[in-house]
Amino acid sequence: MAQATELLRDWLPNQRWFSGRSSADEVRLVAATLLRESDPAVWHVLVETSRNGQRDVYQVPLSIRPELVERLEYVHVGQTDGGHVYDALHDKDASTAILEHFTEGGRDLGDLVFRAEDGAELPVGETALAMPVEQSNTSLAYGDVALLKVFRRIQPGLNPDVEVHAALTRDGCAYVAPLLGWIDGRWTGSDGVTHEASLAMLQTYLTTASDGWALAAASVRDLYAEGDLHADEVGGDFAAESHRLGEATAHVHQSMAHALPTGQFDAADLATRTDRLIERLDEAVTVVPELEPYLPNLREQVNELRRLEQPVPTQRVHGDFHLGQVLRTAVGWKIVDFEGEPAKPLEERTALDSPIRDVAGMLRSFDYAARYLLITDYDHEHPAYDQITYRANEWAKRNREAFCDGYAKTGAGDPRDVPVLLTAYEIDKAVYEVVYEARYRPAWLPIPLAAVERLAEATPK
Ligand SMILES: Nc1ncnc2c1ncn2[C@@H]1O[C@H](COP(=O)(O)OP(=O)(O)O)[C@@H](O)[C@H]1O
Ligand SMILES: O=P(O)(O)O[C@H]1O[C@H](CO)[C@@H](O[C@H]2O[C@H](CO)[C@@H](O)[C@H](O)[C@H]2O)[C@H](O)[C@H]1O
Repeated sequence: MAQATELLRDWLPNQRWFSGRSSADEVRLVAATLLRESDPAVWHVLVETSRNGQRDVYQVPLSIRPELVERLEYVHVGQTDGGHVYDALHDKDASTAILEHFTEGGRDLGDLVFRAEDGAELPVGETALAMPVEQSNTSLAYGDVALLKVFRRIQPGLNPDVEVHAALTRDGCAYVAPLLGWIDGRWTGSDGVTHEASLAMLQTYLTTASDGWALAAASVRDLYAEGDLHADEVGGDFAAESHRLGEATAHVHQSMAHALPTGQFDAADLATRTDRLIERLDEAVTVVPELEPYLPNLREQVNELRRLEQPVPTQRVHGDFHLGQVLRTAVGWKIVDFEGEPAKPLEERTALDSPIRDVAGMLRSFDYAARYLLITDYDHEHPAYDQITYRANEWAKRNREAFCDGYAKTGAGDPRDVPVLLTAYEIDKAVYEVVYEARYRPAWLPIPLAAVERLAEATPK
């Protein structure tokens, strides 16, 4: 394994999920467990990287074969005396070596423990292919039966995705993919401290799933193509789906409140929360100075939270809720990825919050879906630009309202009844998006910037 670890120093920085931009200064093996001896040999490996004093732990299962396999060249890590080393998560023949340890009652391999949910039907013998979209994690689809989400950068502790899926599955929530199992790991870092963490989550594969962003985008494209018709007149009208999505979201929130801790923000908590929101606004301006003119008004609106007289119920929330996190299946909407914003520390991602945070996230997403084609497919010179902008506003408003109507219909409360909170969280999300787009997708920056401008114009309530 020593030679393979050496190879990882050059290989890791080229992976989408590696948070370092340049190569790691040091890569140190902190755990290695043999999952299978041959055909191919499969090792479960955890490495600690260090870069500019920052230490991170990554999960890199490796397969080792005597030969160079052409179809695996794109995941070839390099050659050692023991053979050619590959990223095992992309090696179909290695995928069974992971799944076979999810036996009923679980399996303890020392530093690696496979756990199966009681009564879970495990897809024994299936091989898996990695899902094409690989961002912060790598997901393996075992047939159309189970999905293994392998977390790449490991933070010590119980992963919120595993925690929330376990709680909602046991609560009988019909709006998530049921949990089938998970993997826990243990390692001792260079600091000499032994850590434990969730490493992967096995859940039911949702067949017939289409993601909400793609569906909403198709609806908007249809509307733009029919320049003269209103959002409620075109065939691709999305409002009924948005309504159902609002209902599904409220049911998930209710189940989270039932199965996980709850609390409330009193006046003192609201003051602390407001301070944090204002701090985030101030930090954002240092990254994107275009926010500066809107700051006084945004601050004034966020400060209204301090004057909120009613206590605010809190609970666990999704934390990174947008149309890309919801899947429409033949039997309704399902919500995925309860990890929260991956860049935030674990304690912030699992902190109790108002469910209105998620509602605000989805409302922002409707705004994105309505306008992104104006960025990608039309320019200001396009003869239909003004007309389409008008239609985009209509679409966003119609779907945002439908979502809130669906949410309120379940009895979970109407998010529009707490406008001060909803606006504060929408401001927070839009400002976060401004920073996100400035960093990763500058061409899309006008979408959240326009939202900030609109939010800043709104009169504080
Ligand atoms: N249970 C599931 N069944 C089928 N597809 C899923 C399931 N869960 C997630 N997906 C798909 O995998 C993608 C990535 O999943 P997600 O949990 O969001 O991982 P990541 O945090 O790496 O983005 C989702 O956008 C969705 O399209
Ligand atoms: O990668 P994550 O899903 O954790 O979320 C990050 O990336 C998202 C972009 O993919 C970003 O979402 C923003 O763009 C979406 C359209 O691509 C839009 O639907 C969202 O409303 C908007 O916030 C998300 O903010 C970021 O955390």
